[in-house]
Order: sequence, then structure tokens, then C-alpha cells
Amino acid sequence: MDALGWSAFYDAQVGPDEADLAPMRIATVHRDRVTAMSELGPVRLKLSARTNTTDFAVGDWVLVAREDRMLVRRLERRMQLQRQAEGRRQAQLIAANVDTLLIVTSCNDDFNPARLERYLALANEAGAVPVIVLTKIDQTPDPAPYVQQAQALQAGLDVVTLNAKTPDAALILARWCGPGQTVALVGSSGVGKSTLLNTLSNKSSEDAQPTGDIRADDAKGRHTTTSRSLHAIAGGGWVIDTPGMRTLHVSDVADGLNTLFAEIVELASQCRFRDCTHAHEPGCAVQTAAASGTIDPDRLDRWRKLTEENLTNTVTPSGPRGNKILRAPGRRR
Ligand SMILES: Nc1nc2c(ncn2[C@@H]2O[C@H](COP(=O)(O)OP(=O)(O)OP(=O)(O)O)[C@@H](O)[C@H]2O)c(=O)[nH]1
Ligand SMILES: [Zn+2]
Repeated sequence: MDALGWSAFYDAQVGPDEADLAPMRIATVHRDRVTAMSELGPVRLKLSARTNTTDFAVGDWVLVAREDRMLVRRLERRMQLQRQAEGRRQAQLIAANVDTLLIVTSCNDDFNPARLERYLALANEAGAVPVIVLTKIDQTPDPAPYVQQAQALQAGLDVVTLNAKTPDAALILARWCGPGQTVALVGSSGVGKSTLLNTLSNKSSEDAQPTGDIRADDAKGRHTTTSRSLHAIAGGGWVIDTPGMRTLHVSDVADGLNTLFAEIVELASQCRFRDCTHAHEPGCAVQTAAASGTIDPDRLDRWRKLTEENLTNTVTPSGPRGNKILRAPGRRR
């Protein structure tokens, strides 16, 4: 159970009348069925008529009746990763109870600082440790410029380079993959997430996750990975694969953005106006830094774009868009 990621946090949620239920971890979620990892291996859970599978995320802990494998209830999440899907009101769950978010991109045209920053904001906000994984180093003469650009995206950010097809990729990621640890793979389609999953889980070719090699034969050009799933890592820990995302919109990630753009936040405290937008105000320390080259002007543009998008997409408790009324609890009289 500890190897599956069980901890005191979940244990404390199990009531005295629930002692004979089996804790299990959700491994796949489909429209009409849910499977879980248990001490006895993978099982398909029975769902009651009122159970809605969209309420569950891969990585969730649930309590299950031992006799008939009926899913009884979900335990509170330690954290959840969610994304704002285009044209949809409700955020879409990506995964739950993840320790490390492996943000996968390759040393080629897929590499895009603006897109990586979106994933970083998501990881920061959710409380997952972000790691930038640069794949396909075997296809570039010099990965160093990619590494430098990735490291500049956030203070203290871990960046690794690897060839997802070779076994040493598992060694490079071993730091984040100990027993009980859960990592999730995110990134665009074709960057090597499924390849990496197969390498990490040491899957034989029959039960391996299909990768883009197969897609070449697929006349419809479908995405290789269509659903999320939880897999055991050969050296301990768990990996969650997610389908390639075309776009990642941000909402409710104000804290995540502050961590991501810490250097801008720090400078902003020296601006003349507290609500400085760092666009046109006099006495703006951020603009001064951008003009002198201390801050990359492109980075400032991206900060502005993400901050505005976040304000637009974040549902405010009251008041017009963007006018979040912040009031400490209990201070209302
Ligand atoms: N040379 C090389 N090829 C790689 C590497 N990583 C992935 N590939 C290849 O890139 C293609 C796409 O890899 P996938 O693992 O299917 O990519 P994915 O991120 O899972 O894509 P989706 O499932 O669509 O999200 C495949 O042909 C892989 O064999 C790498 O590090 N080096
Ligand atoms: Zn300013």
C-alpha cells in the first residue's frame, strides 16, 4: 500500500465503520468503467447507478467493498491537476495525487517557452514539483541552448535531457520515481510521453503503450494516446500518462504564476504604483529592468498575456470580471 502511494493523509480519512473496505488507487477512467490498482493487482470496479465516472481522476484513492468490488467513496485528494478546456465551463481533471509533473518537450520545434510556462503555472498551482524533460537529445547536435532556455523559465527549476527510447532515461528520472512516488507526463503530442512511459515501466512490446511509430500507419492521423492511465515504474513508483494537449488555457493559477514569474513579482514591489501593470506607468521598476535587459522583454510579454488570461478565466466570487473582492474571512461586519 505504501508502495502504491498510500500515506497517513489518506489513512486519517478512513472511518471506524470503513475498516473492512479496501483502499485502491484509480488506474483508468472511462465513460462507463473505472479500473484500480489494489494489493491484489489491477481490478475493474463496480459502480453504483449514481456514480459518475467524471468525478474520478487517475491517481485518486477510493474505498472499495471487498466482496463485490463496489466503489464506495473517493478519499479527499492531496492535490489535483486540472486544465481549462476550450469552450467548456468546468475544468477538466488531468490526474490526482501526483508528486512530480514531468513536463515533456523535445529538442526540436516543439520547444516553446510560452507553452512550458503554462505547464509550470499548472504544476506550481497544484503543488507538484515541475521537471522539464527534454527528449530526443539523440536528434540534436547540441542540447545546451534548450537546457539554458528551459532553466531560465523558473528559479530553481530542474531540467533533464534524455533519449526516451533508451533505458538510461529511467536512471535519469529515478530521483523522482522512488517507491510510493507518483509522476505524471504532460506535453504536446509526439514529444515522447508514451515512449518514456514504456521505458519507465519496462513494458514488453505486447503490452506497451502504442507510440507514434504506430501512428505513422494510422491513416486517420489520430492521437496515439487517448486516455490517461496509471502504470508501475520498474524501479518503484507510478507514472500517469496523459494525452497530448493542443492548448492549455490557464485559470485559477494566480499563485502558480507568482512562483513562475518570481523575478517580475519581486521587482514589482519597487514600482511606484501598487497595482502597476508594468505597461505604461511612470516609475515602473519592471519596465526599467526590461529596457536595461535584466528581464527578457519577451518574458514580460508572456507574463502579461498569462496574467490577463488568468484574470479573464478565473471565476470571481462577486463583482465584475477581474475585480476580485478579497475579504479575509470573519472580517465582514
Ligand atoms: N530518436 C528519438 N525518438 C523519440 C524519442 N522520444 C520519442 N521518440 C519517437 O517520437 C515519436 C512520438 O513518440 P510518442 O511516445 O508516441 O509521443 P507521445 O508524446 O506519447 O504522443 P501522444 O501519445 O500523441 O501524446 C515516436 O516515433 C517515438 O519513437 C527520443 O528521445 N529520441
Ligand atoms: Zn511596474
